[in-house]
Amino acid sequence: MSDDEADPELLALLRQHLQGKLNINDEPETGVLEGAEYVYDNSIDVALDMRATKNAAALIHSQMQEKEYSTGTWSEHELHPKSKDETTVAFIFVMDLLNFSFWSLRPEEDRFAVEYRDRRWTGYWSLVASLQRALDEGIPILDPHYWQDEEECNVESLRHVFRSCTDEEIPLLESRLSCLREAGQVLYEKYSCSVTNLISSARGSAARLVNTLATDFLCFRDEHHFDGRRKPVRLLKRAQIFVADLWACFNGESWGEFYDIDKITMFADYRVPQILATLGCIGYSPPLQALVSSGSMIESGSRSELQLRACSIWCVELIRREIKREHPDAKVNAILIDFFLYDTMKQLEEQGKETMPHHRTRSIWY
Ligand SMILES: Nc1nc2c(c(CN[C@H]3C=C[C@H](O)[C@@H]3O)cn2[C@@H]2O[C@H](COP(=O)(O)O)[C@@H](O)[C@H]2O)c(=O)[nH]1
Repeated sequence: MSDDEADPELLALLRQHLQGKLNINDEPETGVLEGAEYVYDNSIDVALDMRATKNAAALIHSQMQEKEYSTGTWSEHELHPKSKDETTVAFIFVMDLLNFSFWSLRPEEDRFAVEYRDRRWTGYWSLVASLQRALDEGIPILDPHYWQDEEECNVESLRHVFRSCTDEEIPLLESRLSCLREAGQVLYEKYSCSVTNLISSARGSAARLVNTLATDFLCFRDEHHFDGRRKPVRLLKRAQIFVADLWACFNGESWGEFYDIDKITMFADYRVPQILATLGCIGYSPPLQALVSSGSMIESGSRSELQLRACSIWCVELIRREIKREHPDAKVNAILIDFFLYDTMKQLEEQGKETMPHHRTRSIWY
């Protein structure tokens, strides 16, 4: 081939790159945002209100500024671990391994609750309180060897770890045991029982760590088929919140240092969609609104549930873009917006100011 004839293979690669189909620099992507936009574009039961989303962006930005919302806010929560070391890394891993489905059908006074440090904790905080209480009692709840030891770690011992001060036990207790067993097995087989080895394998990339969690651990593989699309839609809520909690706890340093942390999206749970709907940013079709308002169960992986979760991710992305458009120097990403929205929803709940219920799906994904 003469010098002036281009190599056909190189031309093909160049063409792919120009079409944005070739990730030349081999940087990992989670695909969550792409999937969320796809579902949004194909949603009929959930819609975004762009005016309300724009207004919410201004409100969220000003309140986050006022409250000086930053990674440091994470450690200010009374129950979150404070030491910046490997024990805290292990704590965050087991916390986000089990960070799902605390909602109850019972009245507030009868719902699953944990008494710890002279307070009654419910929801997500009941999980954190249970883990702290177990550590106080010398139970090695952070140790992958313990999770695999069927003599020591079983339904009965886990029921003790998550014992309630009411007669309702923690939802999905057996599923939580299965998550611990699987995680213990994978950490033993691939990471010498060390969560820090797992984190180091991502070489500083948040996206790569999320993808590794989804590949190596079935219980983190929060992806679902939508409308027969060949590729599953990846929501990866607990994989993403694990990376986000590390980043926030360690203030973006040490075990929380990720050069692509802004690739992490909102975490598709049942609280942030609730506040987005309360703000009017997302709206439901009459049939879906009827299901949510009546507290009916919405099946995990159903078309309605996926629309609700994915449109919430897309909505927070639009809120993020709007804030960055109006305030280019704002230190804001989807994680901090999400944390702020979750905490705000919890404050509304505590003040008895919930104007619409969250949706009810029982699953290990969130
Ligand atoms: N999207 C999103 N979902 C979150 C959280 C958190 C707590 N994160 C703490 C860390 C930093 C923040 O400042 C928070 O203080 C829990 N969840 C999810 O909510 C549900 C629990 O609800 P409830 O039963 O009412 O407590 C359940 O699916 C749980 O997985 C969050 O931040 N974002």
